[in-house]
Amino acid sequence: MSTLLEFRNVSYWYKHENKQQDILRQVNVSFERGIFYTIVGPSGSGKTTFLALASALDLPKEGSVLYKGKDLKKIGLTTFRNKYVSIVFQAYNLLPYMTALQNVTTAMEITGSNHKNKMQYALKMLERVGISAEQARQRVLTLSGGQQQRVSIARALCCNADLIVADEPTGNLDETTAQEIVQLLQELAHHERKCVIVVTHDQSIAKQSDTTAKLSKGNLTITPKNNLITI
Ligand SMILES: Nc1ncnc2c1ncn2[C@@H]1O[C@H](COP(=O)(O)OP(=O)(O)OP(=O)(O)O)[C@@H](O)[C@H]1O
Repeated sequence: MSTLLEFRNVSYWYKHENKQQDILRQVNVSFERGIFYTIVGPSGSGKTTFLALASALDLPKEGSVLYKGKDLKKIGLTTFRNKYVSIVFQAYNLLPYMTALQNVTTAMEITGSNHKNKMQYALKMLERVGISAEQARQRVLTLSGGQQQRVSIARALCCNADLIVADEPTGNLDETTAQEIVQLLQELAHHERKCVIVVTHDQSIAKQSDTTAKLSKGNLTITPKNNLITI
């Protein structure tokens, strides 16, 4: 399997006055297409920081993050964010007064999608995640939390990136809806060969992933199913 995203000797820290708080210490890890990963770890261990580095919202203090072997700095952070990664947030981050459809087509415009009929493609992807044509024309504010998260996943799908990162995507959802969203993310990895990386506090989601990475005290421990590798 070929590596899609790689952290190479990545260190990251925050400075609080004169004190340095280490978040990642020389982390080496690779992520492949077709795999559903979860990142777990205690509150404050640096999971969100890790995702920020994986999605080029921030840069490592030392080391590099590579996409298909190329440093994100060389690709350009904005280009990477627009073309190669889709981010799903706990709070959905949709434009509340727009319809579900407009949210998706607007993102397609911003990220320079080359689909000829954006509206048709957006409707297809919304349907793919369980949003009907009728719901697609409702303002997102009138949709339930689970439906809004589906819209945000459809938005990620329409942008056509191979890498999907999600920060607590089920954090605001009830158990049944959360399970449906997890299944959707799993399908994206297994059927559409996306590389899906999800930060979660939920052990039951971690158990359903193909590989779990545990972040603790600056180190990342990877657990592929039935196998433990410490790096
Ligand atoms: N911009 C910042 N400036 C200084 N310190 C920060 C900043 N962002 C995060 N931190 C600190 O870095 C540590 C890791 O934060 P991060 O949000 O990545 O952890 P997390 O594992 O996602 O936490 P949680 O599970 O509670 O969301 C925390 O101690 C936090 O206080």
